[in-house]
Amino acid sequence: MNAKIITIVGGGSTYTPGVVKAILSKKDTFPVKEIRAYDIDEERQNDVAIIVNEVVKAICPECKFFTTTDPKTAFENTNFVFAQIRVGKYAMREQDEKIALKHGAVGQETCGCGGLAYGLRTIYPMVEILDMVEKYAAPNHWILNYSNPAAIVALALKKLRPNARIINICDMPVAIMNSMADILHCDPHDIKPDYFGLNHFGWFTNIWVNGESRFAELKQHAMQHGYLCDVPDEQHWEPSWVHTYGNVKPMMERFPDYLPNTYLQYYLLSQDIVDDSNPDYTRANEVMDGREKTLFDAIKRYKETGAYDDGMFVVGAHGTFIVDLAESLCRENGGRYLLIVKNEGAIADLPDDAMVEIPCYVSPRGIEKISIGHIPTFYKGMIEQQYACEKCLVEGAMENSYNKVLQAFTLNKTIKSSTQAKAILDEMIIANKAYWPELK
Ligand SMILES: NC(=O)c1ccc[n+]([C@@H]2O[C@H](COP(=O)([O-])OP(=O)(O)OC[C@H]3O[C@@H](n4cnc5c(N)ncnc54)[C@H](O)[C@@H]3O)[C@@H](O)[C@H]2O)c1
Ligand SMILES: O=P(O)(O)OC[C@H]1O[C@H](O[C@H]2[C@H](O)[C@@H](O)[C@@H](O)O[C@@H]2CO)[C@H](O)[C@@H](O)[C@@H]1O
Ligand SMILES: [Mn+2]
Repeated sequence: MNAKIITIVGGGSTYTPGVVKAILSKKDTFPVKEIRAYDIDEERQNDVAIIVNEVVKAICPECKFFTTTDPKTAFENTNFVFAQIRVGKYAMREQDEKIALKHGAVGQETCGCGGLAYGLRTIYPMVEILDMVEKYAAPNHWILNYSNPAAIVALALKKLRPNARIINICDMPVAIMNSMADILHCDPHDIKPDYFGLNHFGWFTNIWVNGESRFAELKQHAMQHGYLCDVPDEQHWEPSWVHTYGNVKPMMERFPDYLPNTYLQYYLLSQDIVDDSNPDYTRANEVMDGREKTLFDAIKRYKETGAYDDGMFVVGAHGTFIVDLAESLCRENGGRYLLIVKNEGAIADLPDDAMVEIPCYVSPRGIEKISIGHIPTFYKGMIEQQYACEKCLVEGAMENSYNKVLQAFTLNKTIKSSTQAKAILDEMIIANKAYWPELK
């Protein structure tokens, strides 16, 4: 395989050092000659690059690495774009979470009204990125997109740029499968999931380990402990993640057919989530005081002392997944991944244009979806409601329609009535003045 060029969009992301480490750790099977970081915040990106430079030096000094804010320099002849932008940064995530909570609704990064607000901020910046990539990148490039809210981003981009070479992805199912491997005492690479849904809105319908179903065992564990287990988890030890993994237990007690994605807690346990939230200190605050602070404190220390501690970021499911996927797009290795793709009949009875999260085989020929067939009424009903909500939001953004966006807020399962939806929307319009399309 020829050595590749990768451009990371959102170079200033807290995930960038981990992603670069993941890329370079696979240099024997997925050689990369150049990594470029592109961001609109030059200062933040250059700070993060201080740590990235150390990662490159330590693992693969022959790989060229540089930062840029110039699209041509970033994308010219690039083979892969790894996108991970956060439009409005953590300050706006905090607003999304706190405005919803203030009105008694779930306040979350990608779910509920917070996720819809984040969607309205992200759709058009992502369209701009797609256009720049189309203009400059290598003809057979791939954009692998993590930028959230991935469900809404995927749906909007499929409508606005249907031919873009983009694959939208999420690391949550991978992280859950890592926990499943811990629970079953097996290697995560040996796990094959059956799964359906939308992004952050899906269910595992079977788990195969080396060809044997271990689903019953896992369901029994989840019924008692959720996805928590005795093996220490380097990424999900914070109290909010422990709470999230524990919330799988009540979901399983009530709906024991399938194993839920953890994000379903926001829809199936909405009121409990609101009751358990602190409206003055949300997950955005935890991340700013945790992952972001740890990284930027380390950068500050490096500037003062020249010393750097490689243990302050983790590669985890996030870094591993995106690089594994890129490798499978270049080299036939039987890669099978959960991807967010156009339904086109894969889940029977759901609209063709829904962007669903399902298992797919990936190779240099592209993506082959695995057909799911019919799904039971309860799950179909939940998905249809969420899809309608996301579709109204995308149409609202495309048509600058207040009414459509209000419909989206009202349709969201975390919302009790159109009165609550309108109060949240009107406050979010003010908070997002600098970011949202104008709604009339
Ligand atoms: N899909 C998934 O499963 C998954 C997993 C983890 C993170 N994420 C997403 O990855 C993104 C990054 O997360 P983070 O916590 O590291 O955020 P972060 O705020 O640390 O970094 C985001 C970076 O994006 C930059 N940015 C914003 N708009 C941009 C634009 N138009 N062009 C280029 N750069 C831009 C910002 O300046 C910032 O440096 C978020 O969208 C997050 O939700 C997704
Ligand atoms: O609240 P955050 O910003 O820590 O995480 C939100 C993301 O959570 C899921 O992803 C990862 C996350 O990237 C990683 O840092 C760690 O916490 O594990 C999570 C599960 O693997 C989710 O898939 C993303 O969409 C969220 O942005
Ligand atoms: Mn995700």
